[in-house]
Formats: sequence, C-alpha cells, structure tokens
Amino acid sequence: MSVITDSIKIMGYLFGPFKKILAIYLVGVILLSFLEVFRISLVYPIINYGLSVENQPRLLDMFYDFILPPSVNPFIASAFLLLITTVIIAGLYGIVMYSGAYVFSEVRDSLDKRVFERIRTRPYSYFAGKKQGDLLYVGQGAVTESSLAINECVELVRYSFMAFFYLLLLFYLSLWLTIGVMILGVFYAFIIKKSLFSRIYRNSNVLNVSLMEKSVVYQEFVSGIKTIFITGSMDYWVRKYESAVKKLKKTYTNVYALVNVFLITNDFIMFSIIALGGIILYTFTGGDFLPYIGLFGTFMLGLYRLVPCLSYAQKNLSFLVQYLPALELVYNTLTEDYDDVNKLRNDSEKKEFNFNNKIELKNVSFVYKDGKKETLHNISLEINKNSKIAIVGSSGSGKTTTANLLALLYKPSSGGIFIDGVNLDEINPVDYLHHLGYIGQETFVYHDTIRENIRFGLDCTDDEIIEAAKLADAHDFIMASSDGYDTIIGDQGLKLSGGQRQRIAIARIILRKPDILLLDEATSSLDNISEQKIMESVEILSQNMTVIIIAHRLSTVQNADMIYVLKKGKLVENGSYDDLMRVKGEYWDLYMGQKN
Ligand SMILES: Nc1ncnc2c1ncn2[C@@H]1O[C@H](COP(=O)(O)OP(=O)(O)OP(=O)(O)O)[C@@H](O)[C@H]1O
Repeated sequence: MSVITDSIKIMGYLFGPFKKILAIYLVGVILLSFLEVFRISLVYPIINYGLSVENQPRLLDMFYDFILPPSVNPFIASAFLLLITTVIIAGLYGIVMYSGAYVFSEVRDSLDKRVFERIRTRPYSYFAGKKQGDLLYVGQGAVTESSLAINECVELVRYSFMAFFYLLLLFYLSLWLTIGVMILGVFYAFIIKKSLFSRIYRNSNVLNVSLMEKSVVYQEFVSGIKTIFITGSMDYWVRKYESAVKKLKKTYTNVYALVNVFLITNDFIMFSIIALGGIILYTFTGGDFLPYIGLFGTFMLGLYRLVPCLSYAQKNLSFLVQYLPALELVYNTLTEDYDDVNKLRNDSEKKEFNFNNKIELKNVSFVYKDGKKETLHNISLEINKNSKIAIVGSSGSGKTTTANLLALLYKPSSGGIFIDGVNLDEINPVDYLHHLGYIGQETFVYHDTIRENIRFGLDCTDDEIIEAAKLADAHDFIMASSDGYDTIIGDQGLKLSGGQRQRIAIARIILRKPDILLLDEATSSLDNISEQKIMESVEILSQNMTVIIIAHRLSTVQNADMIYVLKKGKLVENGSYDDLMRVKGEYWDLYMGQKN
C-alpha cells in the first residue's frame, strides 16, 4: 500500500471518534480559505480603479454592481471591503486555530488512553516475550510521534484547502498562465514524490529502529548498572550506547536534510516564476504593460500566497511520512487481535471464587510459547484448604512455572487447575486473584512512601498497614527510617536493601488477607533470623489461610503438611518431611546436598 493511502487509512481510524469536531474544523477551514482568496482578489479592483485602467475585465464587477450604489467609488469600497475581510479573517483564524488545536489534543489524548488500554489488557505472556525498551517505545515514543503526525495531518488539511482556493482564483485570473504554472508544479511534485518521499519514508523507518535500539540499550544499562559496575564492563556499554547514538545521528541528519530540501526548492521556484512572468509580460506587451498590471499583480500575489500553502502542505506531508512508521506501529497495536485479559476476566458467565475444600492440579502440562519441550509434565497434586504445602526441587525443575499457572500468568497447555472441582478457567479471574496473595522473587516497589507501597491502592486503615508490616518483620526497620511509614522510597526502591524490599512486598500481600498465600522464594533475600520471623507469621496466618511455599532452603518447609518434589518438570515424590526423609529418595538427596 502506498504511503498516502496508508496514512489516510490510519488517520481515518484515529479521527473516527471525533467526526463532529472535525467537521466544525473543516467548515471553518473552508470558510477561511474562501475569505483569504476573496481578500486577495480585492487587490485587483484596487489596482485597476486606482490606475484607471480601461478595457480590462474587472474582477468582482458583478458583485459591485449588485451591492454598491453608483455614488460610491469602487476604489474606496474595495479598500473598505479589504479592511472588513481582514478583520473577519483575523477572528475566523482564531476559531480555526482553536478548533484545530482542540481536534489535535482530543485525538492525542484518546491515543494515549487507547494505546495504554490495549497494552494493559494484554496477557502476561505478551509482556514476558517483549523487550522492555520496545514496550516503552510503543507506549511513549511512538505515541508522541503519532501525535505529531496527527498535528501535521490537521495542518495539511488547512493548507490543502487554502491552496485549492488560491488555485481557483489563479484559474479565474488567467487560465493559460495557471495551466503553465501547474504543469511546472506537477512536474516538480512528481520529482519530489519520486526522489524525496520514498527516501524520507525509508530513512524514517531506520530512524525508528535506531530510536528503539538506543532506548533498549539505555534501558538495559540502567537496569543492569550494578552488574556493569562490578564486572568493570562500563567501556563495553559505553561503546554499545555510542554505536546506537551514532546510527541515530546519521539517520536524523538524513531525514531532516531531506525534509528541508522542500523549503529551499519552493522558494527558488516561486521567485523564478515571478521574474520569468515579468519578463514574459514585458516582452508580449512590447513595453505597454500598464493595463495588465492589476492582473499580473493579483496573479503573482495569489501565487505568492499559494506557494507557501503548497510548501507547508508538502512539509506536513513529508513529516507525516516521517512519522508513518510510528503511526503504523501504534495502529497495529490498536487494531491487532489478542486475548483481551479484561474480556476473559470480566466474563459475567464466570463463577464466583468459592473455596471450601481443596485445590487440585490434574494432569497439568505446560510448554512456554518459545519453549521446545514441556516445562511441566502431567503434574497432579492436591492442596487442602487451610493446609500448608511446599513445592521443592532443584533449579529449573518447574517450581516457578507451577506458581505462574496458579497466579494465572499462564494457562496450562493441557490438564487443569480445579478449585472445589471447578476449573479455574470457569472462575472469575478478578475474583480469584483478589483471594490469591502471590509473593514472587522479584519485588516491585515504586517512588512513594513506604505506607503507599504497602497499601498499593487498597482501601485500608493505617493500623492495618502497621499490623501487616509487623507480620512481615518490616515494622522495626520502617520505624528506624527517617520518616517512618512516610519515608519516601527512592526510584525503584534503591534506598532499600533487597531484604527490606522483600519484606515490604510481603506486608503488601499480607495486608490483603488472601485466602491462598503463594510464596515463591519470597524469603530468599532475607537473613535467617528475618526469614524465621516471617515463617512464624506464616505459621499464624496458615491457621486461616492456605499456604503454598516454594523454597530452595529446605529448612523453611520442614513443617509443611505436604511436600511435593519436582524434578525436570515431573512430580517425583510427595509426603511429609518425616515420610520423605524415611524413604531417602529425591528429597533426601536435595536435603543432603544442602547440608553438605
Ligand atoms: N518465560 C519463559 N520462556 C521459556 N522458558 C522458560 C520461561 N521461564 C522459565 N522457563 C524455563 O522453564 C524451566 C523451569 O523454570 P522455572 O523457573 O519454573 O524453574 P524453577 O524450578 O522455579 O527454577 P529456580 O529454582 O531456579 O527458580 C527452565 O528450564 C526455564 O528455562
């Protein structure tokens, strides 16, 4: 599809919900364009009546015959009309500019919201499979560039209408002269389209890829800063970043140089035409050019106004082309099909979460999208209500994957998870997730107070926050911080230790009083004493809560009601600590491995 039809299709989609305000803008633009041309045409009678030129068609004569009493001099009437039209144009300009800005900001605003909505409703696998930099670019850079494209589009419409009306005036003044100028113009536009537009589009594509690459490198640099420092690999990252920036510089130069070529050539053509027109007029009239001065002057004035309009329209078009790859990315994000988690989640047909008896995993197998073989194979296990179970196994055995399935981040490839006999697929996920407290290995804290980081949007009292913090062994260090619960955590929680962050994450979940508490290496960053304290809290909580613990440190899970042992994605053993130690199987091996 061509660049222009592509842009029209995308713009049609983006402007779709704003037809009314767009219509008002267009009416204003048409009226304004007409008045602009009318204003220029007033110059013609002013010159001709002023110079008392006879025997020349006088533009607007019919209009004057109709509205002017014979006693009024057409010269002074034209001057007055010029003044009145100028005042109206000034007012109308304000309206058009305002409605143009309004259309732009409405579309931009909706774009921001729509893109965010489309991204946020994606399944977790979409985020897991994307580079963070790419995700950031879609929601930020690409949206900003698309907004700029929208602005260019709004402007393009304005300048195109103006150019059209000026062209009509020129046709009226001199058919042949206009045809001559148009042939030149079409020839020129053809060269421009052939030589420049495709180049701008190509370079803009490269520009977008380079922008994305730079943003990815920067993102990776910031998130990996600690590893970069301790491995002394700063030079490598500097080279990586500089190479991304260098590529960007080259494509930026190409794109902006190409866009500016228009302006220079337009200026050149405009003044060449005026000079040539003057020479032709002088030659054809044998020096007696006075009767044609009105026509020549108005024509050139019209042309003088037309060319910048065309020039701006071209500039708008070329910027539009430049931003098109970003627009396409945003358009694809907005229109592509995907499993909307909201639609899945808000399904009113789905049952409410009801848990009185047990959770069962029945023959659950799972393959990651890009995985070659099954990560989980035919797992079947049971978790009784208010029991405390543990899932253990060596690294890579599939423990976190099992937790991911329980937390609805992925769906089993076959088999199913059942709560009191009801498949998790049939239960309202929002309801289910409200009752599930999942604490993973990665802890997310954000730039706000400790209080708000624990609250995380929940409607609760300060006392409840403190109680949860105590259970998570976080209260003491919070109280020792400069402003207690009101201490601001630095960007990404850099002012906190790993263990402190983990304790805040645990408090956040405990505060939610879930029915099922899923701890995936949730105490891995903690020292033994702190871990011990949290496990004591879990012990208390487990009287009214079903607790699923995934842990490397087997000492943490010794008193679980049931321990499931995974090996290479398969369930190889289960039983209480005593049972498993007695049979001296996989658990025994793991235990002895940790002891030595
Ligand atoms: N998003 C993913 N895409 C593809 N494969 C994955 C993904 N996440 C994990 N895996 C693979 O699945 C297997 C099980 O990983 P999982 O994280 O469940 O193991 P684990 O028992 O929790 O390991 P650890 O104790 O080291 O955290 C591993 O081989 C891992 O490489």
